[in-house]
Amino acid sequence: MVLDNHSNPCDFVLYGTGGDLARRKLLPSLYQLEKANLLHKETRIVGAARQEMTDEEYVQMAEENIRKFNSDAICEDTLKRLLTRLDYIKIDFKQMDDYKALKPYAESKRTMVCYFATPPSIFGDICNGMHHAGVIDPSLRVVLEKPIGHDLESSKVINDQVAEYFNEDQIYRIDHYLGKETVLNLIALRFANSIFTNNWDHNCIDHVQISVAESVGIEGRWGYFDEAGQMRDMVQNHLLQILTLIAMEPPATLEASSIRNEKVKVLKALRPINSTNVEENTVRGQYVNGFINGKEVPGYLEEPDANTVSQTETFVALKVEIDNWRWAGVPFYLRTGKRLPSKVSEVVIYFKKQPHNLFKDSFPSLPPNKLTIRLQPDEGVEVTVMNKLPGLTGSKGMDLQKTKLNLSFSETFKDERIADAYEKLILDVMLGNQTLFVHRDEVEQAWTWVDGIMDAWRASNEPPAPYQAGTWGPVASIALLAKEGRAWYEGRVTKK
Ligand SMILES: NC(=O)C1=CN([C@@H]2O[C@H](COP(=O)(O)OP(=O)(O)OC[C@H]3O[C@@H](n4cnc5c(N)ncnc54)[C@H](OP(=O)(O)O)[C@@H]3O)[C@@H](O)[C@H]2O)C=CC1
Ligand SMILES: O=C1O[C@H](COP(=O)(O)O)[C@@H](O)[C@H](O)[C@H]1O
Repeated sequence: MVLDNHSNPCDFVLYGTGGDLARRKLLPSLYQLEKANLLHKETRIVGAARQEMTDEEYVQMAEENIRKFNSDAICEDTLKRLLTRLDYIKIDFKQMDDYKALKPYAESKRTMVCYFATPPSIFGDICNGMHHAGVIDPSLRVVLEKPIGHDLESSKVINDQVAEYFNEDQIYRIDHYLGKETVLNLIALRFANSIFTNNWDHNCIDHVQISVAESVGIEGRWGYFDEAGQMRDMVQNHLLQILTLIAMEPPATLEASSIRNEKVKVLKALRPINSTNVEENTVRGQYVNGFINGKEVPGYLEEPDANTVSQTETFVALKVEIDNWRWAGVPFYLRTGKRLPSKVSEVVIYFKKQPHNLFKDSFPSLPPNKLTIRLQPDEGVEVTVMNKLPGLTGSKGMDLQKTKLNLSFSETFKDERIADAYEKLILDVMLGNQTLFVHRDEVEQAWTWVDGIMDAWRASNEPPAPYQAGTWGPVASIALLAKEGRAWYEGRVTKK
């Protein structure tokens, strides 16, 4: 069955089609949308890059990457259908006259969707080029990749350049974590379950931990990463977005503006971290050589293209406070890093301890309930609860055991494929649904907060603490919680 109505016919212009993101994620996602019959039959996909290439050569390049980066078996019919939609146009994004290649698409009746899979520093050039070619109209949508800029000032410059030609309702700022099923599920979990909705504040929650760990290193992106660092690459966007979904007030509706308004209020309530408190609330690290899954890996400064003096952080741990009524006194601990033992992203909500322990004979210290949301991999939700150990004897017949209520997505939703985040987000752009995209206010508020930390780090002149690849980061990150009588949950070690 072909569900033509699921998206409008569009010309999906993929700027930077030869880049890492386009090859690894975007082209394979378009293939999955085709497979699910979610692309309109008239939709075209137009790769744009500065290399001379024929349509046929482009189709070949796209096919190779779709085969390479799809983990499931390729459906040849689907692939053939998708490849017939592809065109290639040569544009050097800095050459204004090159953009006239877009004219035939602008003259079609299809909606033009322009995905900027390029460094943000050239977003402005692309907008100028499209204007120069006269292809901009109010129906055109632009998709901007993160991070937008490297601080508040530069992000304002980029946002202004784009705003010169496009209204906010034409601009789709991607944070691909918002397209992940499990991140979206945070909204369902919180607001569709009274057991959580009614216990989601400082009265019931002791603290929150958000960990986004990666076992990969820099993967050939040293030049980009060394300019960015883990704070700009991951915290400014992905981790703060997760935090806002956990901390926001209930939105009035699921409309984009309702959710975005609530998220921005959380960002505004983040307690500033600056030179006065940076030392007690932040830890940054840089990996040295070590072992991942038993295989020796180089340190950050030994990666290809690296220099030997960089002080860029590859690990960040933070204690974050939200100064509002709901979260007063509830710390949110964030950690993220490259070359940690495995790829695993989790949110763990620690509830408060029972005020009185009825079971102290068998359990002198009752552990608190814990809600673990496994964002990836092995997606699922888990609640630790205390249970009576079955048996006739034991301390007053009441021996307890910590047990888990475990919902595994792969077991519960056996027939459902978990879509890649980019599939969901590309489809939403085609549908004109902005709910899962980031508003300019959010980006700028996040930068305001992050800039405070980056400035304080710069002023302190302290180098990042070394940590061995394959460990959970510098020792200081353990101390960040230990000094408050808490500990990081034990991160799962997966095969990735
Ligand atoms: N890769 C990833 O996993 C992720 C990337 N992103 C973001 O996506 C964007 C793209 O990243 P990524 O794909 O990794 O970067 P790459 O450097 O791999 O790709 C960027 C592409 O832009 C092209 N480009 C740059 N300047 C010009 C120009 N003047 N004219 C024509 N083409 C040009 C490059 O072409 P050429 O090859 O000719 O230089 C290249 O194909 C960035 O904003 C990044 O932050 C976000 C999340 C994840
Ligand atoms: O945006 C980015 O995200 C990836 C991690 O994304 P995931 O979906 O694989 O968890 C990260 O590796 C990259 O450095 C960063 O730019």
